[in-house]
Amino acid sequence: MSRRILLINGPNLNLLGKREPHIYGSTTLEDIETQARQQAHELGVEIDTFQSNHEGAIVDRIQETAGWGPNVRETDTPGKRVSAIIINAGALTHTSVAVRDALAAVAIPFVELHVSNVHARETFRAHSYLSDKAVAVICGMGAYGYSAAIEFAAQHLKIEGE
Ligand SMILES: O=C1C[C@@](O)(C(=O)O)C[C@@H](O)[C@@H]1O
Repeated sequence: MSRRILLINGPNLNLLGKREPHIYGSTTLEDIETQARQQAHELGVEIDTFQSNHEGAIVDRIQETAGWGPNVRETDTPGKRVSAIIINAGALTHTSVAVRDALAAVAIPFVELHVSNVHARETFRAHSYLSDKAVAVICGMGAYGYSAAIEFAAQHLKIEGE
């Protein structure tokens, strides 16, 4: 089974490049995902990307990684199963027990990612429902954080004997 990473971006991250560029930079999500696919290929891992502005859709997508949830087809083969998740949950980071519970349910190692340094912003952004369950937390690196997360996930997968 090939090693597969799922990159999830949450609400408003579809606006990267346009949204508050002084905070989030000018790189678009399309560019980030394109770079992620190129980097994954070079690292010899598979990558799926998903972005939604909707909490339930993100929960459904996380459940799918374990072959569960409303969108899983019986024909899905184990070869498509995910070995690591990278998630920038956006504002859901600070609010969503549902996303936390979905990640705990599938028990797949995950990296929490933020483009901005959430600890240098409004106090509410310093709280995460995900961080204590994450293998690693990356924040403040801008779009490069995605590259760092993919490199780490790929190396972690190797450590796991993937
Ligand atoms: O939407 C986002 C983006 C973010 O996750 C980041 O990538 O810096 C930080 C969150 O606080 C914010 O709600």
